[in-house]
Amino acid sequence: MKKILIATKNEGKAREFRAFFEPRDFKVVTLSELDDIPEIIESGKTFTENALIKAQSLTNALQATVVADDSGLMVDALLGEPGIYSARYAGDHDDEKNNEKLLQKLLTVPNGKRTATFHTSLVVTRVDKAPLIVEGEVSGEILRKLRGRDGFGYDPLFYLPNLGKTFAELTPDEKNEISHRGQAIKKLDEKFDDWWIDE
Ligand SMILES: O=c1nc[nH]c2c1ncn2[C@H]1C[C@H](O)[C@@H](COP(=O)(O)OP(=O)(O)OP(=O)(O)O)O1
Ligand SMILES: [Mg+2]
Repeated sequence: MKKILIATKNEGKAREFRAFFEPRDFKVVTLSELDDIPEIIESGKTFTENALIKAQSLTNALQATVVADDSGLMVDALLGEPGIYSARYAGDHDDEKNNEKLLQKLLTVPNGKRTATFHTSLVVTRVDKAPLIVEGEVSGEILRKLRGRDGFGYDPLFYLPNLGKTFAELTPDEKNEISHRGQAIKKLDEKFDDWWIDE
């Protein structure tokens, strides 16, 4: 059976990737299941650079096929912040504090000017092969308080006017259907088999 390592410690992301790879007969492993993985420093200047760092460093260390996701929220009124710093926005990786900081920063920004975009860069790496890179984005608005219980990260603040719901009010399938990660995964779906067999 083919095996793929998802280079993430984020369980929310890992769930979304399992749903893609497991039906394709991949055994999926995530970083939480491995010991002695060196800390990966996300030192890139773009989502894609960071995803490349995460994936390639693990392919090099373990000779494994690896998929990495670097993603984040770009808020127009904050000139694209927190962007690649989304996970570390309020210091450490704490969703609750990140959401609080975002609400604070947007306190004086009126409804109608609270537009934002989620971005994902996905990179798949394998030894002796050029990486496969895909991206996905989705637009929405930032609410004034949290709404919904599902999802992770900024999901309870990310509102889709067309649906009248936040990401945290959608089922996993509904979220995957429209989300930045879901869109990137769809592109991966289109390109993956050719990339995999192409020597
Ligand atoms: O669908 C999403 N719904 C809500 N929030 C999201 C989503 N996608 C990314 N985000 C937020 C979470 C985190 O604050 C940052 C990603 O940071 P990012 O470094 O890519 O991921 P991470 O540190 O959580 O896990 P890891 O690097 O181990 O994959 O954007
Ligand atoms: Mg990270």
